[in-house]
Amino acid sequence: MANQHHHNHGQNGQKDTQVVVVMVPLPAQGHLNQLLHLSRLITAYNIPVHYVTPTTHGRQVKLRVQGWDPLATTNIHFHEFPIPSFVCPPPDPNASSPYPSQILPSFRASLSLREPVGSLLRSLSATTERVIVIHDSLMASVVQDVPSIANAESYCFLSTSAFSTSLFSWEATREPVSIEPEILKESPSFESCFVPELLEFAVAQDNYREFNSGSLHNSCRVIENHYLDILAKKEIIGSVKQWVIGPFNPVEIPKNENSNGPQHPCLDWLDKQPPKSVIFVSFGTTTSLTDEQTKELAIGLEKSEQNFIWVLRDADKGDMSAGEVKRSELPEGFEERVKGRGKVLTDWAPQLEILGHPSTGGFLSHCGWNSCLESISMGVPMATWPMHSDQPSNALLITKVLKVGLAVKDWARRHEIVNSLMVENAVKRLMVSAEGEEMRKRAGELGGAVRKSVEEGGLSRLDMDSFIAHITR
Ligand SMILES: O=c1ccn([C@@H]2O[C@H](COP(=O)(O)OP(=O)(O)O[C@H]3O[C@H](CO)[C@@H](O)[C@H](O)[C@H]3O)[C@@H](O)[C@H]2O)c(=O)[nH]1
Repeated sequence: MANQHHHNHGQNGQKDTQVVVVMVPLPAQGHLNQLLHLSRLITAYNIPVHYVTPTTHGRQVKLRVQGWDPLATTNIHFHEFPIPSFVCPPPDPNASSPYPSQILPSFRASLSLREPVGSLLRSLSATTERVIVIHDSLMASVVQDVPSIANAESYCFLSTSAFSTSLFSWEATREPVSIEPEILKESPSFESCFVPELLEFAVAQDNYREFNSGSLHNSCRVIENHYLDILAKKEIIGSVKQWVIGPFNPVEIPKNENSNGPQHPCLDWLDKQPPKSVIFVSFGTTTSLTDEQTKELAIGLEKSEQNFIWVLRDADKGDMSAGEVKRSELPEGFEERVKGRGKVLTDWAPQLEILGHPSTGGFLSHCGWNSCLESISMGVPMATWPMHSDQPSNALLITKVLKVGLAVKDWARRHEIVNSLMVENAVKRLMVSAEGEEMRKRAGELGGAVRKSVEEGGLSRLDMDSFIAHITR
Protein backbone atom coordinates (compact mmCIF):
# COMPACT_ATOMS: atom_id res chain seq x y z
CA MET A 1 0.00 0.00 0.00
CA ALA A 2 1.24 3.39 -0.94
CA ASN A 3 0.24 5.41 2.06
CA GLN A 4 1.38 3.37 4.96
CA HIS A 5 3.19 4.74 7.90
CA HIS A 6 6.83 3.82 8.20
CA HIS A 7 8.14 4.48 11.62
CA ASN A 8 11.74 3.38 11.64
CA HIS A 9 12.99 2.42 15.05
CA GLY A 10 16.37 2.74 13.42
CA GLN A 11 18.31 0.42 15.68
CA ASN A 12 20.13 -2.71 14.66
CA GLY A 13 18.07 -3.20 11.56
CA GLN A 14 14.83 -3.58 13.51
CA LYS A 15 11.78 -4.03 11.36
CA ASP A 16 9.72 -0.98 10.41
CA THR A 17 6.42 -0.64 12.19
CA GLN A 18 3.49 -0.04 9.92
CA VAL A 19 0.35 1.21 11.51
CA VAL A 20 -3.01 2.22 10.07
CA VAL A 21 -5.98 3.66 11.92
CA VAL A 22 -9.59 2.79 11.12
CA MET A 23 -12.23 5.23 12.40
CA VAL A 24 -15.76 4.01 13.04
CA PRO A 25 -17.94 6.99 14.03
CA LEU A 26 -21.62 6.92 14.96
CA PRO A 27 -23.36 8.37 11.90
CA ALA A 28 -24.70 11.59 13.43
CA GLN A 29 -23.10 14.96 12.73
CA GLY A 30 -21.96 15.64 16.31
CA HIS A 31 -20.10 12.31 16.35
CA LEU A 32 -18.91 12.14 12.72
CA ASN A 33 -17.40 15.59 13.07
CA GLN A 34 -15.28 14.76 16.09
CA LEU A 35 -13.68 11.66 14.58
CA LEU A 36 -13.07 13.42 11.28
CA HIS A 37 -11.16 16.15 13.14
CA LEU A 38 -9.27 13.44 15.03
CA SER A 39 -8.38 11.82 11.70
CA ARG A 40 -6.64 15.01 10.69
CA LEU A 41 -4.66 15.12 13.94
CA ILE A 42 -3.52 11.51 13.46
CA THR A 43 -2.46 11.95 9.85
CA ALA A 44 -0.21 14.77 11.07
CA TYR A 45 1.90 11.96 12.57
CA ASN A 46 2.12 10.45 9.10
CA ILE A 47 -0.24 7.60 9.92
CA PRO A 48 -2.90 6.80 7.32
CA VAL A 49 -6.51 6.87 8.47
CA HIS A 50 -9.45 4.93 7.03
CA TYR A 51 -12.71 6.70 7.88
CA VAL A 52 -15.87 4.60 7.62
CA THR A 53 -19.44 5.86 7.16
CA PRO A 54 -22.70 4.61 5.70
CA THR A 55 -23.13 5.86 2.12
CA THR A 56 -26.00 8.02 3.38
CA HIS A 57 -23.63 10.09 5.54
CA GLY A 58 -20.30 10.18 3.72
CA ARG A 59 -20.73 13.23 1.57
CA GLN A 60 -22.22 15.60 4.15
CA VAL A 61 -19.59 15.11 6.76
CA LYS A 62 -16.83 16.11 4.34
CA LEU A 63 -18.76 19.15 3.12
CA ARG A 64 -19.63 20.32 6.61
CA VAL A 65 -16.26 20.12 8.34
CA GLN A 66 -14.52 23.44 8.99
CA GLY A 67 -11.07 24.83 9.42
CA TRP A 68 -9.41 22.42 6.93
CA ASP A 69 -10.21 20.54 3.76
CA PRO A 70 -10.56 16.76 4.10
CA LEU A 71 -10.47 16.31 0.34
CA ALA A 72 -7.05 17.91 0.15
CA THR A 73 -5.69 15.54 2.78
CA THR A 74 -4.23 12.58 0.92
CA ASN A 75 -3.73 10.35 3.92
CA ILE A 76 -7.41 10.01 4.86
CA HIS A 77 -9.18 7.24 2.97
CA PHE A 78 -12.96 7.50 2.96
CA HIS A 79 -14.96 4.29 2.89
CA GLU A 80 -18.69 4.57 2.29
CA PHE A 81 -20.66 1.36 2.72
CA PRO A 82 -24.35 0.83 1.99
CA ILE A 83 -26.55 -0.09 4.93
CA PRO A 84 -30.08 -1.55 4.87
CA SER A 85 -32.77 1.01 4.18
CA PHE A 86 -34.38 2.50 7.28
CA VAL A 87 -37.38 4.70 8.01
CA CYS A 88 -36.42 8.34 7.82
CA PRO A 89 -39.17 10.55 9.21
CA PRO A 90 -38.70 14.32 9.39
CA PRO A 91 -37.94 15.71 12.86
CA ASP A 92 -41.03 16.55 14.90
CA PRO A 93 -40.69 19.81 16.84
CA ASN A 94 -43.91 19.00 18.71
CA ALA A 95 -42.84 15.52 19.89
CA SER A 96 -43.25 14.78 23.60
CA SER A 97 -39.46 14.46 24.04
CA PRO A 98 -36.94 16.83 22.49
CA TYR A 99 -34.62 13.88 21.83
CA PRO A 100 -34.25 13.52 18.02
CA SER A 101 -35.85 10.07 17.83
CA GLN A 102 -36.02 10.38 14.04
CA ILE A 103 -32.33 9.44 13.80
CA LEU A 104 -32.54 6.23 15.86
CA PRO A 105 -33.46 3.94 12.92
CA SER A 106 -30.27 5.07 11.18
CA PHE A 107 -28.21 4.11 14.26
CA ARG A 108 -29.73 0.63 14.26
CA ALA A 109 -29.22 0.17 10.50
CA SER A 110 -25.58 1.25 10.89
CA LEU A 111 -24.82 -1.74 13.07
CA SER A 112 -24.82 -3.75 9.85
CA LEU A 113 -21.48 -2.09 9.10
CA ARG A 114 -19.99 -4.95 11.12
CA GLU A 115 -19.56 -6.98 7.94
CA PRO A 116 -17.89 -4.47 5.59
CA VAL A 117 -15.79 -3.14 8.47
CA GLY A 118 -14.73 -6.71 9.30
CA SER A 119 -13.62 -7.24 5.68
CA LEU A 120 -11.78 -3.94 5.66
CA LEU A 121 -9.97 -4.82 8.89
CA ARG A 122 -8.99 -8.25 7.61
CA SER A 123 -7.64 -6.88 4.36
CA LEU A 124 -5.66 -4.15 6.15
CA SER A 125 -4.36 -6.62 8.70
CA ALA A 126 -2.85 -8.76 5.94
CA THR A 127 -0.74 -5.91 4.61
CA THR A 128 -0.02 -3.95 7.78
CA GLU A 129 1.82 -4.71 10.94
CA ARG A 130 -0.88 -3.31 13.18
CA VAL A 131 -4.43 -2.12 12.66
CA ILE A 132 -5.75 0.38 15.21
CA VAL A 133 -9.52 0.76 15.40
CA ILE A 134 -11.03 3.86 16.97
CA HIS A 135 -14.77 3.51 17.37
CA ASP A 136 -17.54 5.57 18.87
CA SER A 137 -18.70 4.06 22.18
CA LEU A 138 -22.13 3.70 20.54
CA MET A 139 -20.74 1.63 17.63
CA ALA A 140 -18.90 -1.00 19.70
CA SER A 141 -20.72 -3.97 18.19
CA VAL A 142 -19.59 -2.97 14.69
CA VAL A 143 -15.98 -3.70 15.65
CA GLN A 144 -16.64 -6.88 17.64
CA ASP A 145 -14.48 -8.89 15.23
CA VAL A 146 -11.32 -7.09 16.33
CA PRO A 147 -10.34 -9.79 18.88
CA SER A 148 -10.32 -12.38 16.10
CA ILE A 149 -7.69 -10.43 14.18
CA ALA A 150 -4.32 -11.00 15.76
CA ASN A 151 -2.72 -7.68 14.83
CA ALA A 152 -5.75 -5.46 15.45
CA GLU A 153 -6.68 -3.58 18.61
CA SER A 154 -9.51 -1.20 19.40
CA TYR A 155 -9.93 2.04 21.31
CA CYS A 156 -13.21 3.50 22.44
CA PHE A 157 -14.00 7.13 21.71
CA LEU A 158 -16.19 8.95 24.26
CA SER A 159 -18.04 11.69 22.43
CA THR A 160 -18.96 13.89 25.35
CA SER A 161 -17.62 15.59 28.46
CA ALA A 162 -16.14 13.65 31.38
CA PHE A 163 -18.24 15.94 33.55
CA SER A 164 -21.48 14.67 32.08
CA THR A 165 -20.33 11.03 32.17
CA SER A 166 -19.36 11.43 35.85
CA LEU A 167 -22.75 12.89 36.74
CA PHE A 168 -24.73 10.17 34.99
CA SER A 169 -22.54 7.49 36.50
CA TRP A 170 -23.04 9.00 39.94
CA GLU A 171 -26.78 8.93 39.40
CA ALA A 172 -26.63 5.25 38.47
CA THR A 173 -24.51 4.16 41.46
CA ARG A 174 -24.96 6.89 44.09
CA GLU A 175 -21.49 6.00 45.26
CA PRO A 176 -19.60 8.76 47.09
CA VAL A 177 -17.86 10.96 44.57
CA SER A 178 -15.74 14.09 44.87
CA ILE A 179 -18.21 16.40 43.19
CA GLU A 180 -19.53 19.44 45.04
CA PRO A 181 -22.97 18.93 46.59
CA GLU A 182 -24.32 22.05 44.84
CA ILE A 183 -23.45 20.50 41.50
CA LEU A 184 -24.89 17.10 42.40
CA LYS A 185 -28.08 18.80 43.54
CA GLU A 186 -28.53 20.33 40.08
CA SER A 187 -27.45 17.23 38.21
CA PRO A 188 -30.08 16.49 35.53
CA SER A 189 -31.69 13.07 35.85
CA PHE A 190 -30.86 10.55 33.18
CA GLU A 191 -34.49 9.86 32.59
CA SER A 192 -35.21 13.54 31.89
CA CYS A 193 -32.43 13.74 29.29
CA PHE A 194 -32.69 10.56 27.22
CA VAL A 195 -35.43 8.50 25.59
CA PRO A 196 -35.64 4.80 26.56
CA GLU A 197 -34.92 3.70 22.97
CA LEU A 198 -31.52 5.39 23.02
CA LEU A 199 -30.75 3.91 26.41
CA GLU A 200 -31.55 0.47 25.10
CA PHE A 201 -29.30 1.03 22.12
CA ALA A 202 -26.44 2.30 24.30
CA VAL A 203 -26.69 -0.51 26.84
CA ALA A 204 -26.54 -3.11 24.06
CA GLN A 205 -23.35 -1.47 22.75
CA ASP A 206 -21.79 -1.50 26.23
CA ASN A 207 -21.67 -5.30 26.06
CA TYR A 208 -18.94 -5.08 23.42
CA ARG A 209 -16.66 -2.70 25.28
CA GLU A 210 -14.57 -5.32 27.08
CA PHE A 211 -12.35 -5.80 24.02
CA ASN A 212 -11.08 -2.25 24.17
CA SER A 213 -7.44 -1.49 24.77
CA GLY A 214 -8.21 2.04 25.99
CA SER A 215 -10.37 5.13 25.76
CA LEU A 216 -9.95 8.43 23.98
CA HIS A 217 -11.50 11.67 25.16
CA ASN A 218 -12.22 14.74 23.11
CA SER A 219 -11.57 16.89 26.11
CA CYS A 220 -8.78 18.77 27.77
CA ARG A 221 -7.29 18.65 31.27
CA VAL A 222 -7.45 22.44 31.37
CA ILE A 223 -11.25 22.19 31.11
CA GLU A 224 -12.19 19.27 33.34
CA ASN A 225 -9.14 17.61 34.86
CA HIS A 226 -10.99 16.77 38.06
CA TYR A 227 -13.75 14.89 36.23
CA LEU A 228 -11.35 13.07 33.92
CA ASP A 229 -9.58 11.87 37.07
CA ILE A 230 -12.89 10.70 38.51
CA LEU A 231 -13.51 8.60 35.39
CA ALA A 232 -10.03 7.13 35.49
CA LYS A 233 -10.14 6.32 39.20
CA LYS A 234 -13.56 4.76 39.13
CA GLU A 235 -12.86 2.97 35.88
CA ILE A 236 -16.27 4.09 34.77
CA ILE A 237 -15.01 3.87 31.25
CA GLY A 238 -14.09 0.26 31.90
CA SER A 239 -10.59 0.21 30.50
CA VAL A 240 -7.07 0.52 31.75
CA LYS A 241 -5.72 3.37 29.71
CA GLN A 242 -7.25 6.68 28.76
CA TRP A 243 -5.86 9.51 26.69
CA VAL A 244 -7.20 13.05 26.88
CA ILE A 245 -6.34 14.59 23.56
CA GLY A 246 -8.85 17.32 22.71
CA PRO A 247 -10.11 19.62 21.52
CA PHE A 248 -10.03 17.81 18.17
CA ASN A 249 -11.34 20.85 16.29
CA PRO A 250 -8.74 23.25 14.88
CA VAL A 251 -8.22 26.03 17.42
CA GLU A 252 -6.81 28.46 14.89
CA ILE A 253 -8.47 29.10 11.57
CA PRO A 254 -6.17 30.48 8.93
CA LYS A 255 -8.01 33.37 7.25
CA ASN A 256 -8.52 33.06 3.50
CA GLU A 257 -7.16 29.55 3.48
CA ASN A 258 -10.59 28.07 3.30
CA SER A 259 -10.03 26.12 0.13
CA ASN A 260 -13.75 25.45 -0.27
CA GLY A 261 -14.04 28.75 -2.13
CA PRO A 262 -14.90 32.30 -1.08
CA GLN A 263 -15.81 32.88 2.54
CA HIS A 264 -19.42 32.65 3.68
CA PRO A 265 -21.24 36.03 3.31
CA CYS A 266 -21.92 36.12 7.06
CA LEU A 267 -18.16 36.30 7.63
CA ASP A 268 -17.96 39.32 5.31
CA TRP A 269 -20.67 40.88 7.44
CA LEU A 270 -18.84 39.96 10.66
CA ASP A 271 -15.72 41.66 9.28
CA LYS A 272 -17.63 44.95 9.43
CA GLN A 273 -18.94 44.65 13.00
CA PRO A 274 -17.23 46.02 16.13
CA PRO A 275 -15.08 43.59 18.18
CA LYS A 276 -17.06 41.12 20.33
CA SER A 277 -20.36 42.80 19.47
CA VAL A 278 -22.19 39.86 17.88
CA ILE A 279 -24.00 37.00 19.60
CA PHE A 280 -24.11 33.75 17.65
CA VAL A 281 -27.30 31.70 18.12
CA SER A 282 -27.39 28.04 17.10
CA PHE A 283 -28.75 24.74 18.34
CA GLY A 284 -26.64 22.13 16.56
CA THR A 285 -28.03 19.39 14.36
CA THR A 286 -30.49 17.60 16.65
CA THR A 287 -32.92 20.35 17.67
CA SER A 288 -36.04 21.66 15.94
CA LEU A 289 -37.83 24.56 17.58
CA THR A 290 -41.61 24.78 17.56
CA ASP A 291 -43.14 27.72 15.70
CA GLU A 292 -44.12 29.30 19.00
CA GLN A 293 -40.57 28.97 20.39
CA THR A 294 -39.08 30.36 17.19
CA LYS A 295 -41.31 33.42 17.50
CA GLU A 296 -40.36 34.08 21.15
CA LEU A 297 -36.67 33.74 20.31
CA ALA A 298 -37.02 36.13 17.37
CA ILE A 299 -38.78 38.78 19.45
CA GLY A 300 -36.25 38.37 22.26
CA LEU A 301 -33.33 38.87 19.88
CA GLU A 302 -35.03 41.89 18.35
CA LYS A 303 -35.76 43.48 21.74
CA SER A 304 -32.21 42.84 22.99
CA GLU A 305 -30.99 45.33 20.37
CA GLN A 306 -27.78 43.35 20.05
CA ASN A 307 -26.06 42.24 16.84
CA PHE A 308 -26.70 38.59 16.09
CA ILE A 309 -26.27 35.69 13.68
CA TRP A 310 -29.02 33.13 14.17
CA VAL A 311 -28.91 29.70 12.56
CA LEU A 312 -32.53 28.68 12.11
CA ARG A 313 -32.49 25.09 10.86
CA ASP A 314 -34.40 21.97 11.73
CA ALA A 315 -32.64 18.90 13.07
CA ASP A 316 -30.94 16.46 10.71
CA LYS A 317 -32.84 13.45 9.47
CA GLY A 318 -31.52 9.92 9.86
CA ASP A 319 -30.39 10.04 6.24
CA MET A 320 -28.24 13.14 5.97
CA SER A 321 -28.29 12.96 2.20
CA ALA A 322 -32.10 13.26 2.17
CA GLY A 323 -31.97 17.05 1.99
CA GLU A 324 -33.08 19.85 4.24
CA VAL A 325 -36.38 19.82 6.04
CA LYS A 326 -39.00 22.48 6.63
CA ARG A 327 -38.17 25.55 8.70
CA SER A 328 -40.24 27.49 11.14
CA GLU A 329 -41.78 30.81 10.22
CA LEU A 330 -40.32 34.08 11.45
CA PRO A 331 -42.63 36.83 12.77
CA GLU A 332 -43.84 39.09 10.00
CA GLY A 333 -41.39 41.83 9.03
CA PHE A 334 -38.75 40.47 11.43
CA GLU A 335 -35.85 40.36 9.01
CA GLU A 336 -36.64 43.86 7.79
CA ARG A 337 -36.71 45.26 11.35
CA VAL A 338 -33.37 43.74 12.34
CA LYS A 339 -31.73 44.51 9.01
CA GLY A 340 -28.14 45.60 9.39
CA ARG A 341 -27.68 44.16 12.87
CA GLY A 342 -29.13 40.67 12.64
CA LYS A 343 -28.63 37.81 10.19
CA VAL A 344 -30.77 34.68 9.99
CA LEU A 345 -29.08 31.73 8.29
CA THR A 346 -31.10 28.78 7.12
CA ASP A 347 -28.33 26.79 5.46
CA TRP A 348 -25.24 25.16 7.02
CA ALA A 349 -23.41 27.88 8.93
CA PRO A 350 -19.63 28.06 9.34
CA GLN A 351 -19.93 27.84 13.13
CA LEU A 352 -16.26 27.31 13.95
CA GLU A 353 -15.26 30.28 11.82
CA ILE A 354 -18.00 32.45 13.29
CA LEU A 355 -16.90 31.58 16.83
CA GLY A 356 -13.29 32.26 15.90
CA HIS A 357 -14.12 35.68 14.43
CA PRO A 358 -13.04 38.69 16.55
CA SER A 359 -16.49 40.32 16.16
CA THR A 360 -18.21 37.41 17.93
CA GLY A 361 -18.63 38.03 21.65
CA GLY A 362 -21.15 35.43 22.81
CA PHE A 363 -22.80 32.14 21.85
CA LEU A 364 -26.38 31.22 22.68
CA SER A 365 -26.16 27.44 22.44
CA HIS A 366 -27.87 24.13 23.16
CA CYS A 367 -24.52 22.98 24.59
CA GLY A 368 -23.74 20.00 22.37
CA TRP A 369 -20.20 18.93 23.23
CA ASN A 370 -18.79 20.05 19.86
CA SER A 371 -20.32 23.48 20.37
CA CYS A 372 -18.97 23.76 23.94
CA LEU A 373 -15.46 22.80 22.86
CA GLU A 374 -15.55 25.11 19.85
CA SER A 375 -16.77 28.03 21.98
CA ILE A 376 -14.22 27.37 24.71
CA SER A 377 -11.33 27.03 22.26
CA MET A 378 -12.27 30.32 20.64
CA GLY A 379 -12.66 32.04 24.04
CA VAL A 380 -16.37 32.84 23.59
CA PRO A 381 -18.71 32.85 26.65
CA MET A 382 -22.07 31.10 26.35
CA ALA A 383 -25.75 31.55 27.11
CA THR A 384 -26.89 27.99 27.77
CA TRP A 385 -30.16 26.55 26.55
CA PRO A 386 -29.85 22.76 26.73
CA MET A 387 -32.37 20.53 24.95
CA HIS A 388 -31.57 16.87 25.71
CA SER A 389 -28.93 14.18 26.30
CA ASP A 390 -25.62 15.41 27.71
CA GLN A 391 -26.52 19.05 27.00
CA PRO A 392 -28.06 19.86 30.41
CA SER A 393 -24.94 18.63 32.21
CA ASN A 394 -22.64 20.38 29.75
CA ALA A 395 -24.59 23.56 30.52
CA LEU A 396 -23.90 23.02 34.21
CA LEU A 397 -20.19 22.62 33.46
CA ILE A 398 -20.20 25.90 31.52
CA THR A 399 -22.20 27.96 34.03
CA LYS A 400 -21.38 26.52 37.46
CA VAL A 401 -17.96 24.89 37.14
CA LEU A 402 -16.11 26.93 34.53
CA LYS A 403 -18.25 30.07 34.99
CA VAL A 404 -17.89 31.01 31.34
CA GLY A 405 -21.59 31.32 30.70
CA LEU A 406 -25.05 31.97 32.08
CA ALA A 407 -28.27 30.01 31.80
CA VAL A 408 -31.07 31.15 29.51
CA LYS A 409 -33.27 28.69 31.30
CA ASP A 410 -32.71 26.07 33.96
CA TRP A 411 -33.28 22.40 33.25
CA ALA A 412 -35.93 22.29 35.98
CA ARG A 413 -38.05 24.49 33.71
CA ARG A 414 -37.43 22.36 30.63
CA HIS A 415 -41.12 21.89 29.84
CA GLU A 416 -41.78 25.63 29.68
CA ILE A 417 -41.38 27.77 26.65
CA VAL A 418 -38.58 30.33 26.82
CA ASN A 419 -40.39 33.61 26.37
CA SER A 420 -39.03 36.65 24.59
CA LEU A 421 -38.25 38.46 27.84
CA MET A 422 -36.06 35.58 29.06
CA VAL A 423 -34.19 35.65 25.74
CA GLU A 424 -33.82 39.43 25.81
CA ASN A 425 -32.50 39.41 29.39
CA ALA A 426 -30.03 36.58 28.82
CA VAL A 427 -28.67 38.17 25.65
CA LYS A 428 -28.26 41.57 27.30
CA ARG A 429 -26.64 40.09 30.39
CA LEU A 430 -24.14 38.18 28.30
CA MET A 431 -23.37 40.92 25.80
CA VAL A 432 -23.64 44.22 27.68
CA SER A 433 -23.36 43.76 31.44
CA ALA A 434 -20.43 43.77 33.85
CA GLU A 435 -21.26 40.18 34.69
CA GLY A 436 -21.11 39.23 31.00
CA GLU A 437 -17.83 41.10 30.62
CA GLU A 438 -16.39 39.08 33.50
CA MET A 439 -17.45 35.83 31.79
CA ARG A 440 -15.98 36.98 28.49
CA LYS A 441 -12.69 37.64 30.25
CA ARG A 442 -12.68 34.22 31.89
CA ALA A 443 -13.66 32.55 28.60
CA GLY A 444 -10.79 34.37 26.88
CA GLU A 445 -8.32 33.11 29.46
CA LEU A 446 -9.67 29.56 29.35
CA GLY A 447 -9.54 29.62 25.54
CA GLY A 448 -5.90 30.72 25.68
CA ALA A 449 -5.02 27.88 28.03
CA VAL A 450 -6.87 25.35 25.88
CA ARG A 451 -5.11 26.54 22.71
CA LYS A 452 -1.79 26.21 24.52
CA SER A 453 -2.65 22.66 25.56
CA VAL A 454 -2.71 21.49 21.93
CA GLU A 455 0.55 23.20 21.06
CA GLU A 456 3.86 21.40 21.32
CA GLY A 457 4.53 20.52 24.95
CA GLY A 458 0.93 21.24 26.04
CA LEU A 459 -1.06 18.72 28.07
CA SER A 460 -3.34 17.51 25.26
CA ARG A 461 -0.47 17.37 22.79
CA LEU A 462 1.67 15.35 25.20
CA ASP A 463 -1.17 12.87 25.64
CA MET A 464 -1.60 12.72 21.86
CA ASP A 465 2.15 12.06 21.47
CA SER A 466 1.81 9.36 24.08
CA PHE A 467 -1.13 7.74 22.28
CA ILE A 468 0.77 7.76 18.99
CA ALA A 469 3.85 6.32 20.69
CA HIS A 470 1.62 3.63 22.16
CA ILE A 471 0.02 2.57 18.88
CA THR A 472 3.32 2.65 16.99
CA ARG A 473 5.26 0.93 19.81
O1 LIG B 1 -25.30 25.27 10.84
C1 LIG B 1 -24.52 24.60 11.52
C2 LIG B 1 -24.94 23.73 12.55
C3 LIG B 1 -24.00 23.01 13.25
N1 LIG B 1 -22.67 23.13 12.95
C4 LIG B 1 -21.67 22.28 13.63
O2 LIG B 1 -22.27 21.05 13.96
C5 LIG B 1 -21.75 20.53 15.16
C6 LIG B 1 -22.87 20.27 16.13
O3 LIG B 1 -22.42 19.47 17.18
P1 LIG B 1 -22.87 19.68 18.69
O4 LIG B 1 -22.71 21.07 19.09
O5 LIG B 1 -22.14 18.66 19.52
O6 LIG B 1 -24.42 19.42 18.69
P2 LIG B 1 -25.34 18.20 18.17
O7 LIG B 1 -25.38 18.21 16.72
O8 LIG B 1 -26.63 18.36 18.87
O9 LIG B 1 -24.55 16.90 18.74
C7 LIG B 1 -24.95 15.65 19.27
O10 LIG B 1 -23.72 14.99 19.58
C8 LIG B 1 -22.91 15.61 20.59
C9 LIG B 1 -21.68 14.75 20.76
O11 LIG B 1 -21.98 13.51 21.31
C10 LIG B 1 -23.69 15.73 21.90
O12 LIG B 1 -22.92 16.43 22.84
C11 LIG B 1 -25.01 16.44 21.64
O13 LIG B 1 -25.78 16.51 22.82
C12 LIG B 1 -25.77 15.71 20.56
O14 LIG B 1 -27.02 16.31 20.32
C13 LIG B 1 -20.74 21.55 15.67
O15 LIG B 1 -19.46 21.13 15.28
C14 LIG B 1 -21.12 22.83 14.92
O16 LIG B 1 -20.01 23.66 14.69
C15 LIG B 1 -22.26 24.00 11.97
O17 LIG B 1 -21.07 24.13 11.72
N2 LIG B 1 -23.19 24.71 11.28
